[in-house]
Amino acid sequence: MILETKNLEFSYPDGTKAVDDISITIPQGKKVSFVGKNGSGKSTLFLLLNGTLKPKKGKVLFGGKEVDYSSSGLRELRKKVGIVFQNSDDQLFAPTVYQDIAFGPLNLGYSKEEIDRVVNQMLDHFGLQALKDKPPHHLSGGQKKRVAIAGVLAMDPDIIILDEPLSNLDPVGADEILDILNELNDLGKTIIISTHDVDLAYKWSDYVLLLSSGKLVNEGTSGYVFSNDEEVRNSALKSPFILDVYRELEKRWLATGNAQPKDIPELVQLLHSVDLMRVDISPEVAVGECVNLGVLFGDYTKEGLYEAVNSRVLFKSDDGTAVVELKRRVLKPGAIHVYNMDEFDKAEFDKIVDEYDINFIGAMGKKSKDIAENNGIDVVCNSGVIDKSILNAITGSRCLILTSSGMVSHTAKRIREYIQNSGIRLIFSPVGKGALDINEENTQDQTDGLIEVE
Ligand SMILES: Nc1ncnc2c1ncn2[C@@H]1O[C@H](COP(=O)(O)OP(=O)(O)OP(=O)(O)O)[C@@H](O)[C@H]1O
Repeated sequence: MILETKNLEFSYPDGTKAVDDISITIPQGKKVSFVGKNGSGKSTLFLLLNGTLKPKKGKVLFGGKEVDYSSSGLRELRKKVGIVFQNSDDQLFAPTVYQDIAFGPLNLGYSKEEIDRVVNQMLDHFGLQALKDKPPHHLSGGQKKRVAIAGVLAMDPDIIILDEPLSNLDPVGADEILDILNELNDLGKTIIISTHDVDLAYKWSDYVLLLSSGKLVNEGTSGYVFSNDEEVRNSALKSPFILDVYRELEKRWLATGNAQPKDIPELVQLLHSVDLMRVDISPEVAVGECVNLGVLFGDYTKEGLYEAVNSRVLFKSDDGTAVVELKRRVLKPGAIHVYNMDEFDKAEFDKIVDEYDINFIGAMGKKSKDIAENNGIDVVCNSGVIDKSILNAITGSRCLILTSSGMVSHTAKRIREYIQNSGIRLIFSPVGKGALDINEENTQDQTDGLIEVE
């Protein structure tokens, strides 16, 4: 059943306007929090919602029908909308716990057997059996709160309103009450609480209504309401602690942006590890901008070749250097293959280009270039072929060097030396029928004419 208000207004006899033109719809089956500083009108609104107070203007509707303020109408409303007061002493008055819980069902006209069954069910459920004959005013705060909730629940309401349910409870007692509220919500009850504990409201609620000076300031999911920092502060509240911590991390690019973590595990999920490096930087690049650092060598390549792209400048120093956060784009190791044109075979050549996924071809020497040209081979590099192949391979290209005669072994030697000296992970393999000569000359290690040097 849905609880609504339309342009609700209430002033106390001394003229204090405690509720000012409030129109709301309480979402059914949800965990709802009214949040606002002391005196913002939460308690007054709750008393209006269960018919304890009668509005001066506007109306309260339950199940789409305007509340009937006759005694039978109010009895019907209070059976469906139970209220647990902030101060349990205002609620508990019977001589024993048992009688207190029995009060509601008795008023609703239940039979003696039915009352006994319901009260015992509540005593069991709330762990109160051992206290059933005690006077409520001899109980601890947490125990009183459980008795008060049990008394309301004994009438099996659809909606349970609790005014500041956790105030004055120790952390364990507060957790016990929260567990009860969550359990009741799981059973389908709509739970409405009031609180100025923004951390609780943010984490616990499905829906939040923000009140200030008797007016509704904002409403929506807790993430939505608390994302408006200014509004929350204007209502004399502070933003949830976890959201403050997250925002500080986000400002420093230590957490993924624009999220609303509710608890520590959610916050931890949003953290990203940083990989920082100090680099020389041009004076025009500002903090927060991104630079591309290209392919990184040296110690960094030990983890595999990668290119540092879109590296954000986090901090600039007066000496012209900056700390940047590396964003690694891992490159798959490039390859250099050498083809001996002395033994050129068009069919074999085409197969190699296809099989090794070649995307860069360079030709060395007149003979290689002529054969390539006569066979329609798309040569992209005619000079400085070894260096260009190395540069292409270290950024992930698969290169094929066409060479012949004495240049074959020279080429292989240069590339092997480069790979060994740099420590950069590259695949090097002479390919084709002529590959055997290169292998015999340079290494004992032969595997089907293919050597991988890493
Ligand atoms: N019986 C009363 N007579 C006159 N004014 C009252 C009465 N009860 C409450 N008020 C006033 O109505 C306004 C709203 O009070 P209310 O108790 O509804 O706020 P609240 O948000 O529940 O506060 P808190 O968080 O302190 O419980 C306050 O200005 C308060 O002083």
